[in-house]
Amino acid sequence: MERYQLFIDGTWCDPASGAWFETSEPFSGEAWALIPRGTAADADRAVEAGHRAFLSPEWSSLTATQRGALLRKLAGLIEENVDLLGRIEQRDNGKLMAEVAGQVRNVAQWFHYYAGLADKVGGDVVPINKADVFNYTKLEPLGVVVAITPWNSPLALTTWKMAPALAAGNTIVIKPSEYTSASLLELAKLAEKAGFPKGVVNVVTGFGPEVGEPLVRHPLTAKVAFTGGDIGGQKVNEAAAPGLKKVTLELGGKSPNIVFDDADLEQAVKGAVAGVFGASGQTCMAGSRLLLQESIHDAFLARLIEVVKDAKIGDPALMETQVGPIATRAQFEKILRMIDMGKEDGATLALGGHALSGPGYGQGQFVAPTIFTGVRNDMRIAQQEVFGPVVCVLKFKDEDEALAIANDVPFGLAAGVWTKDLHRALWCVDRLKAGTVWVNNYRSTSFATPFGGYKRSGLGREGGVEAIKEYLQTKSVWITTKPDRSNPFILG
Ligand SMILES: NC(=O)C1=CN([C@@H]2O[C@H](COP(=O)(O)OP(=O)(O)OC[C@H]3O[C@@H](n4cnc5c(N)ncnc54)[C@H](O)[C@@H]3O)[C@@H](O)[C@H]2O)C=CC1
Ligand SMILES: CN(C=O)/C=C(\CC(=O)O)C(=O)O
Repeated sequence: MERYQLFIDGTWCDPASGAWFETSEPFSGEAWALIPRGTAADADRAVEAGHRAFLSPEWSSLTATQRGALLRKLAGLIEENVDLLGRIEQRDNGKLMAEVAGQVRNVAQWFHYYAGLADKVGGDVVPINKADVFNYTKLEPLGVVVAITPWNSPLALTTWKMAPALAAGNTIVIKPSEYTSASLLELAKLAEKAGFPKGVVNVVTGFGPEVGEPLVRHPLTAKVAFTGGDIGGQKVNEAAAPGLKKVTLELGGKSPNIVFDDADLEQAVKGAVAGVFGASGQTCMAGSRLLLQESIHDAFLARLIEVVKDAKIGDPALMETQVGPIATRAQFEKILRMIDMGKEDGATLALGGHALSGPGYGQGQFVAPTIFTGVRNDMRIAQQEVFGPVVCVLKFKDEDEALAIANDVPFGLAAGVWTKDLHRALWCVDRLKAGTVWVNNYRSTSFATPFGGYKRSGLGREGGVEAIKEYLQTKSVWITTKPDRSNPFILG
C-alpha cells in the first residue's frame, strides 16, 4: 500500500507521531494508501518553515512577474498530470470520473489566471488633500497562510486558496481533509518540481483538532482560509480570533432553486437535477430547496421524478455513471439521519429516502436520490444542510412568497432563478440574500468571478480579482515633496 509523507520545508518527512492512518475508496471500501497523522509538532515545523520562506530572499525578492511564472509552470505540470491527479482524487472521494477530469483541468486554469494576475494588482497614487505631499498605496502579502480544505472537491477548493495566496507573495501550509489527502500530496510533488523555493508550499495531513487547530492558533500564522461545514468554520474562526488573524470562510448552504411558471421547464428540470444530484449533492452550493410556482408544481415534479428515477447509479470510475457514492461513512450516516428527520417532521417522500446496496453498489455507501414534497420551510430538513442527494420541494404563489421562503434560512451561499421574464429575474437577483445568483443555469463557478457567502455561509470571497486582495494588506506611503517650515507642534 502506498505510504505518503508530509511535505515541510521542501522535504518529504515522516510525522512526529510516527503514526499513519488508512485512506479508502468510498465505492469499494478498500483502503489504498497510508496518510501521515500530523500533530501540533508538525504544524509548528510547517508554519515556521513557511515563515522563514516568507522572509527569505529566494521568495521575497522575486518580482510579481517571477511569481507568476512559477505559478504558470505549476499550471503546466498539472495539465501534464490531469489523469494521475484525477484518478487519485476520484479514488479517494468517490466523485464521478466524468466530473473530476474536467475539474482537474480547471484547477490548472485557476493557476494560469492567478499567474497572470500576480503582476496586475497593485496600489494607487492617491489624490491626497494635503499640499506638498505625494501619497501612494502599495499592496503587500500577509505572511503564512493556512489553508484548511474539505473532501468534496479537494484539489479545486485548495487551489481556490493556494493560487491567489502565492500570486500575492504569501507562503502556504495546506491541511487537506483527513479523508482526501492524497491528491494534495501529489500536488505538492508538482509544486516542488515547478521550483517553488523550500518552505513556500507545505502540506501537513491529519485530523482537524490534532493538526488543523494548532495550525490556526500558531502565532506566526497570518491568515486562515477554510472551506467546510459551518460548525467547523465557526471553530476555526474562534481559534483564529485571539490572534486577530484574517480569515476567509467558505461554508455551507441551503440554497433555493426557484422555478417560475414561465420558465423553460425542460431546462429547469435539468438545472434542478444538476443542482442537487450532481456530485450526489455533496457540494456547498447544492440547490437543496426547490421552490416551484404552484401552477407548474405537479407537472414539474412528475418530470423531475421521471428523469431522476432513471439515473445510472453505481461505480463512479465508469464514465456513464450519473450518481456516485457518498464520500465518507460519517456523511452517509448523517444523510440517512436527516432523511429520517424529514419524515418525522411530516415531509412526504416522493422518491428515494433509503440507502442502496447489493450488486453494482460496491460496499453500499449510496443514498438513493431523494425528493421530499409537502415541505414547510420551518422543517429541519429545509433549514439544515444535508450535503447529499436530497431535495426539499416547496410550493409558492408569487414572487413575494418565493423570495420570503428563499431568504428564510441561516445560510446565503447561492440561489437559482428560472424564468424567461428579465424583469422578474432581475427583481429576484436584487432581493436574494446570496453571494451567487444563477439565472437559467445552476452550479457554475469560474476563476474569473468571486464566490462566497452571505450570512452563515461565510466570510470573504474566492475567485476573481477580489480573492487576491484577501491575501494582501494595504500600506499608505507619504512622501514630502517640499520641506515643511510650519510649526512642528501643530498637526499639518
Ligand atoms: N462547504 C463545503 O464545501 C463543505 C461542507 N461540509 C459540511 O460540513 C459537514 C461536516 O463535514 P466534515 O467533513 O466534518 O467537515 P469539516 O468542516 O469538519 O472539515 C473541513 C476541514 O476542516 C478540518 N477541521 C475540522 N475541525 C477543525 C478544527 N477544529 N480546527 C481546524 N480544522 C478543522 C477538517 O480536518 C477538514 O480538513 C458536512 O456534513 C457538510 O454539511 C463538508 C465538506 C465541504
Ligand atoms: C464550491 N464548492 C463547495 O463545496 C463546490 C465545488 C467546487 C467547484 O465548483 O469546483 C463543486 O461542487 O465541485
